[in-house]
Order: sequence, then structure tokens, then C-alpha cells
Amino acid sequence: MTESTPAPVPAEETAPYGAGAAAAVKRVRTHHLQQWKADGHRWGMLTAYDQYMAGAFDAAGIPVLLVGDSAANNVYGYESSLPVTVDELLPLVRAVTRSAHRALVVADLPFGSYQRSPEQAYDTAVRFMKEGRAHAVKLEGGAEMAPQIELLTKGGVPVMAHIGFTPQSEHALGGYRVQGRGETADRLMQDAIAVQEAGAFGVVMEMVPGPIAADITQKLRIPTIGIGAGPECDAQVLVWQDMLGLRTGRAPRFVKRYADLHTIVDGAAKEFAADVAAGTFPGPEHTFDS
Ligand SMILES: Nc1nc(=O)c2c([nH]1)NC[C@@H]1CN(c3ccc(C(=O)N[C@@H](CCC(=O)O)C(=O)O)cc3)CN21
Ligand SMILES: CC(C)C(=O)C(=O)O
Ligand SMILES: [Mg+2]
Repeated sequence: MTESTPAPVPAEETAPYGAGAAAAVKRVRTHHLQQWKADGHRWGMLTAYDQYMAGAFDAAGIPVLLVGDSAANNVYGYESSLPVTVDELLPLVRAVTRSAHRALVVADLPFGSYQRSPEQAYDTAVRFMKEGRAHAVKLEGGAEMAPQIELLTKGGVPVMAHIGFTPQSEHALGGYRVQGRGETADRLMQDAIAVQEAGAFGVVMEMVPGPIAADITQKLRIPTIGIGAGPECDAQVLVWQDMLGLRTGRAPRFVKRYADLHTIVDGAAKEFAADVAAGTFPGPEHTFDS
């Protein structure tokens, strides 16, 4: 075989599809996510709620940051995601968009801020885009949310959908349960198709059996982002406090811990307290001369 010289390819197409294709992109756009699906390049999405995490994930090449309504549990200390409000989430979205220079920033619409009507959804989404400078919004629901997704999309708001286990409907669904098992698999497929046809640019699938998620991923032209939906999704998402081991207690089965921040924080806090008690902090190097 003779070697031929390949034609030069624009920088964006030679993205180092390893640590993150986002590294070669000036600003991640929804069309990049469609392209990565076509290329078979899988990517990761992480939640972020503040400046330093957003900046670190952005610099690490994470292409999509989600300001999740999971801030309810992971920032505000509520027992579920239901109590958190638009006014509580907006400043977090603004902090993340200020420090994410490359990532696409998606803002989660909280419970009660979009379900009533497409008009309500549009007004809420516009606040996240105007005041929070979000690039897109995410909302929970399948076929029943098609009118919302259509109006938002027509009005210039890119929408990521979220199907399967939808935490805002915890009480309606009867707890934290896998969705789409058995005969409900068809309905999940229909929900996925409905959100795609309504104009969603991607769809999160939460706690869905791996084979069902694989079928849906193959069928859709928009990327699927899995959390507890197996390895065949086009992308994966985790809550950062789970991913970095800051949250204690039993984690959901779908969590992989990539660090043990809780142990690091605990050790540092104890060492600080001990130094202060012993008079070894502050030292001369931390003290101003007269
Ligand atoms: N820290 C955190 N991580 C998350 O993934 C997350 C939040 N918070 N808050 C909002 C929602 C709630 N989510 C959750 C929370 C718990 C389970 C859970 O306990 N799952 C169990 C039970 C599954 C079953 O019974 O079938 C599991 O073992 O996965 C699942 C999703 C996902 N989201
Ligand atoms: C778990 C992800 C998908 C989410 O919706 C959130 O963090 O709120
Ligand atoms: Mg959410």
C-alpha cells in the first residue's frame, strides 16, 4: 500500500478526541454535539454551580456544563430537588457562565417553572438566558413536554430534554426507580422520539436499563446523555459532588468516584484546627511586620 498525503483539515476537525474534543473548539455549540454523535465521539457532561468548578471543568475540556436543579441537594441542602426556585438558581447559572469560556452551559429549569404552559416555560427560559447568560435550558419530561420544547426552540432557546427517572416527578413516579423496564420501554422510546421531533438538541436519560438506552441512542439523531443508562449512550453525565467523592453516604449505583474529596477536606479542616490550637498557625511567613 502506498501512503498518500492527507489533505489539510481545519483545526476544529482535528480535535484531540481523547481528553476532550472541546479543547479544539472555541465555543462548544449544539452542532458540535450532533457532529460528535455522527463521529462516534463520546463526551462527558458535569454539573457545576460555582466559579472554580466551572473554570476547572471548562479548562479540563468538559464540553457541556449543567447547572442542575440538583443544586437543591448539593448546594442548598434541601432534601430533594423540588424546593429550589428560579431565583436561587439564577445566580449560580451566572457564576458558571462567567467562568466557562469554552463549555456550553445548560441551565436546568426547576420544578414548577415550566410545566404549566409553554408560555410559562418560555418566560422562565428567557430569564435564564438574559439574567443567567445560559446557552441552553434543560427540562424534564417526554411527549407531554413537546409543546414547551417547540415554543422554546422556535423562540431561540436550545432545549435539552430529560426522560426516564425525572427527579422532579419523584412523588408521581413513586420514588427513585428505574424507568422503561418491561412494557414501559415502548413509551420511553416514544418520549425520546417526541422530544427530538419537538426540537430538543439532546436528551438526558436517567436510570434506564442499558439495552433500552442503547436502542434509543441508535434510533435518535440527537445525542443521548446517560446517567444510570449504560455505556451505549452518546454521552454521560454525573453530579460533581458524586464524581469527586465530596458527598458522603451511599451513592446511587450509577456513580463512579474519581476522587475522595471528602477525606481531603476532612483531613485539612482537622489539621487547620489543630494548628490553631497548638499555635503553629499562623507562622512568621503569614504574619506582617510592624
Ligand atoms: N448528588 C446527587 N446526585 C444525583 O445524581 C442527583 C442528585 N444529587 N439530585 C437530583 C437527582 C436525584 N438523583 C438520584 C438520587 C438518588 C438515586 C438513588 O438512590 N438510586 C438508587 C436506587 C435505585 C433503585 O431503587 O432502583 C441506586 O442505587 O441507584 C437516584 C437518582 C439524580 N440526581
Ligand atoms: C443529574 C442531572 C442530569 C440533573 O438533572 C441535575 O443535576 O439536576
Ligand atoms: Mg436536574
